[in-house]
Amino acid sequence: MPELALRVDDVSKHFGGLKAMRHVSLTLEAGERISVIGTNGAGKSTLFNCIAGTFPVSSGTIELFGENVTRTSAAQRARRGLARTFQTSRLFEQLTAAENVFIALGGNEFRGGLLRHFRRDTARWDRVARLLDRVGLDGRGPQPVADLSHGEQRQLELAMALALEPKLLMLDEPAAGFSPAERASLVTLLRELPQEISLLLIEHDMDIALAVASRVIVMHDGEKILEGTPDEIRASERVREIYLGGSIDHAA
Ligand SMILES: Nc1ncnc2c1ncn2[C@@H]1O[C@H](COP(=O)(O)OP(=O)(O)OP(=O)(O)O)[C@@H](O)[C@H]1O
Repeated sequence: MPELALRVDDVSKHFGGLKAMRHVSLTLEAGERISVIGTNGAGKSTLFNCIAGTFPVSSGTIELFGENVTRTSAAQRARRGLARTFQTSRLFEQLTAAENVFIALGGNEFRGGLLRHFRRDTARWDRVARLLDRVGLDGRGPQPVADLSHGEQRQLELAMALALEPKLLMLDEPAAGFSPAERASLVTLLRELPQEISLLLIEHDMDIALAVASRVIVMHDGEKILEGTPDEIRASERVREIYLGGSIDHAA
C-alpha cells in the first residue's frame, strides 16, 4: 500500500455554536496533489488550520506520515515535514526578499545572532538564490519586500515554505490577487515541484485547482460534498450549481 502523507478522519471543528467543519475525512498519498475547492465560508481554511495544528479539532483524528498528530502543536507538525502558506502575508516587510528566505532557511539556528550568519554564510546565500530562482524571483533578491508586487510576495512565501524542505506542502489560495500571467506561471511552478512533495492546495481559481491536482475535494457549508478527478469535477452538476450555474472554469 502507498505511504500516506496525510489522513484526516471524521474531523469536525466548532467555534462556539458555529459548526464550521463537519465530519470531514480525506487521505493524501505521499507525492500526491490534491486541491480543495468551495465557495466562501465552505470551511476550507478551517480544514487547513486543523491539519496544520493552528486550531485544535473539536473531534476526529489527523495523521501525518502514519503518526497520530491530532493533539500536537503546529511546530511539532512542521518538524514532521509539514509547511504551509497563509491567506494573509507573513513576510518581514522591512527586509529584502533574499533576507526573508535566508531567515526561513535558518530555523532555530539563528539563536546565536542573526547578523553573524548574514555576513558569513555564503553556502546559505547560494541556497537562497536557488530558491528565489525556483519560484521565478531571480534577480529580485535585493528588493525590499515592500517593493515587491502582490504576486511576487506570494512567490516569495512559496520560496520560504520550500526552504523548509517540506514533505507535505499546504498552500492557502496562492493565486489570490494574481494577474492572468502570474496565474499561468504559478501553475507551471506547482507542476514542477519535486514529485516527492505531497501538495494540498486551497484555491478559488478553478483553472488552477483543476490544472495542478490529480484529485479534487469540494467543500460546501462545512462539509466535504464531493471528491473526484478534475474531469469528474468539471462534469459535476452539483459543482456547477454551487458555483452559481456558470462555467466552472471561470468560477473564481
Ligand atoms: N477563528 C474563527 N472563529 C470563528 N469562526 C470562524 C473562525 N474561522 C472561520 N470561522 C467561520 O467558519 C466558517 C468557515 O470558514 P472558513 O474560513 O474555513 O471558510 P473558507 O472556505 O476558507 O472561506 P474563504 O474562501 O472565504 O476563505 C465561516 O462561517 C467562518 O466565519
